[in-house]
Amino acid sequence: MAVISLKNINVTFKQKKREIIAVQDESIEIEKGDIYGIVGYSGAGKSTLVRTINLLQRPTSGSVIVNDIDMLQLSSKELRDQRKKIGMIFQHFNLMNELTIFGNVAQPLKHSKLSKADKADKVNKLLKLVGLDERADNYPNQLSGGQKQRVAIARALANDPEILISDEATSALDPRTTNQILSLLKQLNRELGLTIVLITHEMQAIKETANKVAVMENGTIIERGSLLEIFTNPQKPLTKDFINTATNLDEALVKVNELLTTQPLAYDEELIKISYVGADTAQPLLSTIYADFGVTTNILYSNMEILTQTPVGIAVAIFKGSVANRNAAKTSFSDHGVVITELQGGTN
Ligand SMILES: Nc1ncnc2c1ncn2[C@@H]1O[C@H](COP(=O)(O)OP(=O)(O)OP(=O)(O)O)[C@@H](O)[C@H]1O
Repeated sequence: MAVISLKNINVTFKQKKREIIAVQDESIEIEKGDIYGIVGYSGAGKSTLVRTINLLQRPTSGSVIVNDIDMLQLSSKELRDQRKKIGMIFQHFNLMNELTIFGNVAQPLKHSKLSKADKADKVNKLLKLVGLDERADNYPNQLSGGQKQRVAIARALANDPEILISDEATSALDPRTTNQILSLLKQLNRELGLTIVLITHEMQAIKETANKVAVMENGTIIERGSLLEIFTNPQKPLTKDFINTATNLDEALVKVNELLTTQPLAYDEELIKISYVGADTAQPLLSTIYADFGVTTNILYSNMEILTQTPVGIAVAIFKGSVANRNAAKTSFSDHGVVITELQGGTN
């Protein structure tokens, strides 16, 4: 069931005589329990699109349905109540420096009907959930960036939201802290059934957490699908760029190209990219490629990772042999579901 359904959303900003189209006729459906990653470069329209979910940004046109409620039809009081079910975290944490950690997490409960003791109990449970129960009396400036984001997450969960929007929440953090925060988000998704919308310019963050991905450019979603589909079969150049960065393939290709300038391919060699799904897909084929087709291989780069419980591999190799033999080997790989891309050479 879709918990978030945005249909034909347009958002236009008027600036003096200029009109900026931030989101153009875009629709997206997010199911309960999804961790839906939205990736794109700065200015692509990610924040604007996602901020229409809780109407922090009102769309110029289109419909916003959250939990079967038409958000655009609500009174201001009804909207305030619905917004409580949608938590948000941001790149710069947005904590109140004059309040303690406890005070920050208690902030959204200010007008709640809970008794003082129940509020305290709730805040303490949330701090425990994010691993900061011993820092309740500290102030934000006594915490690291990762700890501050944990406080922001606890605060975002104070009203028991069903949806959490994460807008570049790990962009200001180092890689290790980023992974810790992403693990916490995955844990919350698993344990609380929280639906998470994750906006980022880093495909790496999406790779670690999301089950679905949308790629945005110039106010529209140019490609979308399951994490596995997007990683194994990206269609658009921008998506390929993001994937190559997230799998370190772009760095590897720079090194491979450097190598090939000093040791150019021979007339009977070609550089091949091999992409496959499943741990035992490519290895058996590579191990018998010489016996089966008289083609030798030299693997220059290889990477395998587990995406949503599925092994996904990429390798870059030089295939050496006659044209007919190489073609027969490549056809056999393709027949076994391995995607072969010819990168260089292979004319003879
Ligand atoms: N309040 C606003 N007034 C005018 N223009 C805006 C406003 N908010 C966003 N924009 C413009 O809309 C476009 C999309 O911005 P948006 O912030 O949604 O992109 P983004 O993909 O989230 O990028 P970033 O990660 O840098 O925020 C940009 O051209 C931006 O300048």
